[in-house]
Amino acid sequence: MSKYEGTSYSNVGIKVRLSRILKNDRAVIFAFDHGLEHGPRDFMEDRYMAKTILEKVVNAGVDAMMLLPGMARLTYDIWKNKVALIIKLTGKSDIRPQDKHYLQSSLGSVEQAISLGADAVAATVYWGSDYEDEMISHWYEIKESATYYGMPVLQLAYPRGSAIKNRYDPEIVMYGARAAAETGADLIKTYYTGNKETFAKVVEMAQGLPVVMSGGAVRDKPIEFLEDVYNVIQAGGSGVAVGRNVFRSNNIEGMVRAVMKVVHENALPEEAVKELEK
Ligand SMILES: O=P(O)(O)OC[C@H]1O[C@](O)(COP(=O)(O)O)[C@@H](O)[C@@H]1O
Repeated sequence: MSKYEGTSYSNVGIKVRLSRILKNDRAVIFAFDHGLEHGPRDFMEDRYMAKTILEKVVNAGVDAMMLLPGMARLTYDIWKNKVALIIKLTGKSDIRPQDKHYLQSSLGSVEQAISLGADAVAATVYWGSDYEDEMISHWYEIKESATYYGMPVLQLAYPRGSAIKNRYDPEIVMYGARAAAETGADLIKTYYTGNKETFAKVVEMAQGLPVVMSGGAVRDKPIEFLEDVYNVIQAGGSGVAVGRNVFRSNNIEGMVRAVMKVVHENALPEEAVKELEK
């Protein structure tokens, strides 16, 4: 039997672990790999310490968080036994030579994620990139290994490359979501397409797999972000994987509570935004 044939229990493991992230097919995931992806520029002066941010996000009751292995190691006392843990196994810095910005490098293994107590692993594929082939090969390795251990895999399906003029074009985002489904993702994270009509097509293209919106740049007003999350839910999406719109907020806990109300209670944005006034 090959190492990757998996055991007869693998599918159970995948379902059990997914149920720790998705509640009634909905999830609010705090995406927090920015320390590598963007570096210090993402953090305001009083928020350099990751634990400061994670404490607030965990206290506000987020469903899951996505961390890199090293950050999970440094902060487990904050999140252990409180939120589901997704370990991202790929990454890149923002200071590498421009010609390699369309490559997510491998920076960990499924076994390491298991050692950290992960409920899922994550990997980015920049669909359309000059380095797509390398990321597909790495995705295959992660997927095979994760399946063996009964571990679900979140694919950050980010169309991105020198040939892609607009990564947020609905057709392009649809392509990324479909590619994620075709390559075995259990959970898909991709860009918001600007309205619920086009995002509904992304969800459909994902073949019924759960799709969460990648938060994206900080909106001018909190309610604008909540409106986007609301539209994603109306479009059949499963929620959001958000970083900057939470950890750069004037009220981190209030923003998490507001997003949770939209995702899990179908609250209207104008209702949910009141959480930031408390
Ligand atoms: O699109 P960019 O600039 O590469 O940002 C990637 C970042 O976006 C995310 O996918 C989602 O985080 P945000 O909500 O801050 O956009 C992060 O996991 C990742 O670090």
